[in-house]
Amino acid sequence: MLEEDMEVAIKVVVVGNGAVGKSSMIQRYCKGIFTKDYKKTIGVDFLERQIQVNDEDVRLMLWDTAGQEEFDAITKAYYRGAQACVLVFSTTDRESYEAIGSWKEKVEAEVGDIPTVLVQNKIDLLDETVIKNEEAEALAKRLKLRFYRSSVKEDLNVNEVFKYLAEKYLQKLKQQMFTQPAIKSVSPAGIAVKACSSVGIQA
Ligand SMILES: Nc1nc2c(ncn2[C@@H]2O[C@H](COP(=O)(O)OP(=O)(O)OP(=O)(O)O)[C@@H](O)[C@H]2O)c(=O)[nH]1
Repeated sequence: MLEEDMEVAIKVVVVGNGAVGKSSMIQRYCKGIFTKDYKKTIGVDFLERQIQVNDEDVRLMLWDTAGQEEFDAITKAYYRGAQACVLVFSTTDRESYEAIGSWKEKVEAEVGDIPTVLVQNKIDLLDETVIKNEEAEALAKRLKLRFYRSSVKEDLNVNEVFKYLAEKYLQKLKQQMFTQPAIKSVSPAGIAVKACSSVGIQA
């Protein structure tokens, strides 16, 4: 257990090429909706959702970053302070699969090694797939990442992705608190949310 009255806030960045379904995934998770329209994300956007993980209240702040390279300079700044990451590619877009390694590097360059998952979205379009199952699994293995196949459209595996990340992060936090007890007193209420500190705890 973490200390009573302590809320854990986790900044999660969702990254990947344009149109793979990042905004849709965040909307589905935080608002429970799905729309067919594609509206390119300009820069970044963010939504949040509160969940319970092993009896702890966890607030997930999901940062939706633009997939288009033209926004790289803006989005990079928002990776800072991220405590978890979702790398997304689409079942129907080979380039988005091939770009995963470089997205991972971009995030790592800003925040180092954080709990990360690999997600193959649009699994409802499996008939039109351009990526073999073995290829996707090999990528996850090579990058040493937990791998999920999701359909935001059909609400398949979206909750699982974020639950896994929250659990991973809590595990890491508890280990840190055990080895560095001073961490408990860091970050007054609000700061973790507004400035997204790398500690992510609010007293
Ligand atoms: N069939 C299907 N379509 C999806 C799914 N998820 C998203 N889409 C559609 O894919 C398109 C792009 O989705 P977005 O969520 O806007 O993609 P994005 O990754 O945020 O794109 P950028 O903002 O450009 O980075 C939209 O038309 C969505 O409706 C899915 O699971 N299945």
